[in-house]
Amino acid sequence: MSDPIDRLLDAAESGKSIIKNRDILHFTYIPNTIQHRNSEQEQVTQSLLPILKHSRPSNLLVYGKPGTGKTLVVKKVLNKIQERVEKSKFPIKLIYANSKEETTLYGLLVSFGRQLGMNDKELPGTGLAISEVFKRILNNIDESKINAIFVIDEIDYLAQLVSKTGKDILYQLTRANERLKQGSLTLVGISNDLTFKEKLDPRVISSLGEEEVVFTNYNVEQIKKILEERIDEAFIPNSVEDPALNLCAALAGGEHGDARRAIDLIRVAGEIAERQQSEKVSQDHVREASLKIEENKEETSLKSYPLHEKLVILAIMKAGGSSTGEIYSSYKGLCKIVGRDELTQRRITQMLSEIELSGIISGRLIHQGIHGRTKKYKLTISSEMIKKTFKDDLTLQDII
Ligand SMILES: Nc1ncnc2c1ncn2[C@@H]1O[C@H](COP(=O)(O)OP(=O)(O)OP(=O)(O)O)[C@@H](O)[C@H]1O
Repeated sequence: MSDPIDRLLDAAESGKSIIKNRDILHFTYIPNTIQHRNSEQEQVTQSLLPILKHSRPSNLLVYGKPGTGKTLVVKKVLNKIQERVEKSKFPIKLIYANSKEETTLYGLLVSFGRQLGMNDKELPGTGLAISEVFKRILNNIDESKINAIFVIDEIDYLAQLVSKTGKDILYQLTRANERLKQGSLTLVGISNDLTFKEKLDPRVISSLGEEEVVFTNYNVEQIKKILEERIDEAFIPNSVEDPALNLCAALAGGEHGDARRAIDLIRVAGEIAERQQSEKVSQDHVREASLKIEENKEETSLKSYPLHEKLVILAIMKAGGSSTGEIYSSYKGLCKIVGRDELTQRRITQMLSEIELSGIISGRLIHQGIHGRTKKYKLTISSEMIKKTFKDDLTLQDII
């Protein structure tokens, strides 16, 4: 029997790799041509054009479902503007941050500040009031007479952060120009949530959405074309079978035409095929990839819950029934075993609705005649998945 490590290393060395350039399958890769998005590229460029003529562009809001090419188009337009302004003396700063990657509003503003070139002394990483952080950023723009474009990707998360901390920051950001004597600040917000606007303060809507570009969904045929081009660049020739390509496009195009999901699928399928030392990516590899991606998503979301949410999920798994009352008594039992104080039934009822939003559990209202109504919950994922994910959690080990 050959050594398992050597076998894998030999295979890697013998060059049996079907993916020739992995970076091309990464979501940050900017392809040379952006297909099916000419009109959107034109609209975003038009909207930001004034900066090349030394005046302030209007704030812009870009909408569309996940994976419809919003970030790609905005980044490409910014890159092209950047290339041109590097040759001119007009001071422009194009700044990008993703709200989802910053857990606090403070963090997001500091990320902008750092990209403007502000150091830790000018803008400390913690400790100031939000209004002070904002003031310092504006002072920096003012003093250096910069014309800045702040791109806030996944701005819906920022809106959530704002609503949690109760700060009026979105409004202030959109009206920043009124406080600037020199230089300017333009906001470009990117949102996955089409109902995002409805959740905003009307004052913010009117200034943030001065211009809007909507990205429509890709259809299966368009996703297929995007995939074909990416496969040509990333894989060695003829290593992806046609049915595999079609299945990727169908799976990703089926819901709302998510190009990111299509590219993820082909990347993971390619990795699975390589691991099995296959010379081609087949439909089966794509199916396996789809299951793996789904499982990873469930696992990440289960792991991210705080302790009491995890206890509630285990309580549903173990409860002799599924009404809120039954789940609560099962939860109380688990709290006792792990030696934690239980939360109130009211809080657990609220928590159940929150967990339901993530899709891990589903609830159904049951009418019980004169006894009123109760909500029954069940898991939408397998008990095995929960046990596998929680088994490394020291507090939970005894109750799984
Ligand atoms: N028209 C296209 N041509 C080539 N690749 C594309 C196209 N549209 C999207 N992609 C690719 O699909 C992936 C997702 O695109 P992008 O990140 O721009 O989507 P998004 O709409 O910003 O989604 P999200 O809101 O989830 O970030 C990226 O890898 C991107 O390169």
